[in-house]
Amino acid sequence: MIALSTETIAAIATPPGHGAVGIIRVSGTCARVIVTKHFASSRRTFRELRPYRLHHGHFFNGTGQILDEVLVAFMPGPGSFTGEDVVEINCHGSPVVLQSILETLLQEGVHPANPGEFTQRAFLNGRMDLTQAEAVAEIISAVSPTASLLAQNKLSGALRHCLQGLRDRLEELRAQLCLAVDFPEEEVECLSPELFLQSVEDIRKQLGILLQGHLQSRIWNDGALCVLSGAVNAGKSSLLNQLLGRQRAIVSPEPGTTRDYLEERITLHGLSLRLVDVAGTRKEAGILEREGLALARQFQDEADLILLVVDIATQAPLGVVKDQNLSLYPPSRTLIVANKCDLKRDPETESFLSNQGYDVVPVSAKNGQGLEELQDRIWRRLIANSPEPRPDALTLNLRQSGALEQAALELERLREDIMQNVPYDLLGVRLESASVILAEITGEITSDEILESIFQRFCIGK
Ligand SMILES: Nc1nc2c(c(=O)[nH]1)N(C=O)[C@@H](CNc1ccc(C(=O)N[C@@H](CCC(=O)O)C(=O)O)cc1)CN2
Ligand SMILES: Nc1nc2c(ncn2[C@@H]2O[C@H](COP(=O)(O)OP(=O)(O)OP(=O)(O)O)[C@@H](O)[C@H]2O)c(=O)[nH]1
Ligand SMILES: [Mg+2]
Repeated sequence: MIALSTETIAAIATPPGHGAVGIIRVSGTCARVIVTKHFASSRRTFRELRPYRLHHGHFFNGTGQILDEVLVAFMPGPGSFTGEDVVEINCHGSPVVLQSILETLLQEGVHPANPGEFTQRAFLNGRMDLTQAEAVAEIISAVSPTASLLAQNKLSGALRHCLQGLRDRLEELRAQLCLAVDFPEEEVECLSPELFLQSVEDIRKQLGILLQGHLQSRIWNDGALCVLSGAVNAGKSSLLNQLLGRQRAIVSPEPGTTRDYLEERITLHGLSLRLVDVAGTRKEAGILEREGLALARQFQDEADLILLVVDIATQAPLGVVKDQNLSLYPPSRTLIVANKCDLKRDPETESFLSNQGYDVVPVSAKNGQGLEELQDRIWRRLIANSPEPRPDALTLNLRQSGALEQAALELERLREDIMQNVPYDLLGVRLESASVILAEITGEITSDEILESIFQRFCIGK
């Protein structure tokens, strides 16, 4: 079992590289004593690090050499982020300085923190539940302002609160079941089967609403996947460059230029997009190209939106059908980019594609014509099924949604059991199992595997 370690830990909390300021975070019972030992305040009246004050001075190493001018803050446990005594050293944002301060602390017996260990301690010390700990990581990795707001809502404990409410209701039902088992003659009084069924259904509905919201908010949390597909030379890489506003991909008149895939992010009206440019399709593809095309297919299968780039200037309608197996591009997930419209617009091909049920947008990836309309159309298509969630919406990560699906399934089975008059004590087992799943999401019940898989994904210093 992952137990709370009593060692004092330290890590650089700011990202690698050169910055204005860098922070070293120290947490544990010895944090104050050890930092104080290497800190020389610029105030003659300084006696000790006082809580929630910034102390100005110098940090020196074991041989008395000054490493940097610093600001030091002391946040005593149990009110601090980790729940332990925390000291933060603000130095100049130089990797060399940061490293030398950290090494001085390690020489004093402080342990280097594992990824996520500060937040893990916050969880183990009861400062936050697991959904809040995960929210910390979600704020850091947020790809859009919306994603950040949703994670802030989770950090405030909104999801924990909701899940605890549902779990309380499950436990209440379980208590009533136990009563009915122990005092069967009073069954009617303590639990009517109709009401019981209704309550179970109600909780299941709540889980369904959470899961539905999760599907809708996914692209706002993770970004939407858009793949640039189409025949060789259609202008996919040119379009990637246009959408990025810089020359990222090699463009050439030679068919088969892109072989591997390229992935870049852009933001459209606050929505983050993962744009993937892939190898173009053609009949006579060699081994290498076929590898690239297999990758392309994988992206296409996962894509929220496929941008099927068609060279409208040279591909006649029949050419499009011949070159593209259109059944691989479901109209519901495909937007056709009628490219090279600077050379020629081909109304026949455009109307042919429209008649196949496709949305067609004419653009020139070369001179940018139609780009704004395309961006707009991409955005509208993506949010059609995923409207922007309100900031107070409850969203789930993969772990949470996977677990909620299990809980919902358990309640679905429970409903079937009730309909089939399965004995009460067996119903109780299903209720308990659903309740345990909810407790695992919040971390009221947890295992090493769950904790490890969550915290090892954190960055060092968090
Ligand atoms: N420098 C720094 N910035 C940071 C953090 C940090 O740890 N260090 N945080 C972490 O990642 C976040 C803030 N989280 C924190 C949560 C609680 C406390 C804390 O000491 N809470 C006391 C407040 C007491 C008081 O205001 O007097 C408490 O709740 O009792 C500090 C930071 C974001 N910014
Ligand atoms: N006139 C014109 N030429 C274009 C346009 N878009 C792309 N091209 C040209 O078409 C050729 C192929 O462009 P790419 O962007 O490399 O095409 P691709 O689809 O990535 O090609 P592959 O990587 O080989 O599959 C280049 O010579 C581009 O300059 C356009 O809108 N108008
Ligand atoms: Mg290309």
